[in-house]
Amino acid sequence: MNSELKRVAILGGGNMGIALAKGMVASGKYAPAAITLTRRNLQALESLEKEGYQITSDNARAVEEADIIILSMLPQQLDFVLDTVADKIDVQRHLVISIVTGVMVSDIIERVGKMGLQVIRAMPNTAIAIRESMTCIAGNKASQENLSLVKEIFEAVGDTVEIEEELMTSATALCACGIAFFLRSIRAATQGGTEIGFHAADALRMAAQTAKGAASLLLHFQSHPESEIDKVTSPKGCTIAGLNEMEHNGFSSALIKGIRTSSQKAEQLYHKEK
Ligand SMILES: NC(=O)C1=CN([C@@H]2O[C@H](COP(=O)(O)OP(=O)(O)OC[C@H]3O[C@@H](n4cnc5c(N)ncnc54)[C@H](OP(=O)(O)O)[C@@H]3O)[C@@H](O)[C@H]2O)C=CC1
Ligand SMILES: O=C(O)[C@@H]1CCC=N1
Repeated sequence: MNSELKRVAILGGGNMGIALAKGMVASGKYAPAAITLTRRNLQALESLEKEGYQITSDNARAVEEADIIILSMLPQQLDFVLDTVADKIDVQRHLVISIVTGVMVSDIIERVGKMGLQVIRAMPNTAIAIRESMTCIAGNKASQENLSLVKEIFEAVGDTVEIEEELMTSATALCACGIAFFLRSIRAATQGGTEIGFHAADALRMAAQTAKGAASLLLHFQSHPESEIDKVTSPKGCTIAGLNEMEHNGFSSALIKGIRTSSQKAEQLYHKEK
């Protein structure tokens, strides 16, 4: 079946669910009417209903009417929803995509009690809202056809990479949490820019475009950050002076430790804090 003909139920229409729905429609491969979003507080989805999306609080009905089920609620909200929809899941028809942090494919299959159910994990980031996500995909036991379908969905909203499921929490820290880490570094640069003379709004625009330029250099030339850094750092110059000051204060170390901490936390979100 073409992706265009599949009906999608996004269970958990929050930040990510809404951004994903909008990204899928923006890709031109899905019509709003083919996508149902669910949540308890339906008022928060009313603007989407006006745009033609289906909305409901009835997860079971949404599943019954869909071919693809996307799980996008918080880890601690997952079991309740799975218990509500388990009876409606048809192993032959349904493909389940989970973006829920820290939840294994096997956790979902066991909870709904449907051996053979096709479940694929995807870890996008909030840049799906502008179709610039880095989405990591894992579905070792899924069919090639379903993996291709999931890749197609997320390629429409950014770049994708297929990884082993055991690396999914690492992918969460690096790519999903990573959005916040890079944003915080841009905000810090803005604060520095304001201290040395720019109005905050100007400093923010200048810092954001500079960050975009730095990332684009790496993606465009497929080069290593240090080789691009070498081009900036003139001997005895001001860049190396500032960079070394940052390193003396633990710049790289702080990022590395933060990413490690996020990864450890992601691992525990479902299994230890339920
Ligand atoms: N935010 C991010 O950057 C990323 C998040 N993720 C993961 O994606 C998932 C969603 O994150 P995010 O969108 O930020 O979280 P949100 O809290 O914004 O969204 C979760 C949604 O689930 C809904 N929900 C809760 N219980 C139910 C229920 N019983 N039935 C239907 N809907 C329900 C909530 O709405 P209501 O309370 O109205 O029911 C809420 O809108 C999480 O597992 C997160 O770890 C993955 C990648 C990136
Ligand atoms: O902070 C969180 O738990 C979620 C998962 C990745 C991004 N946000």
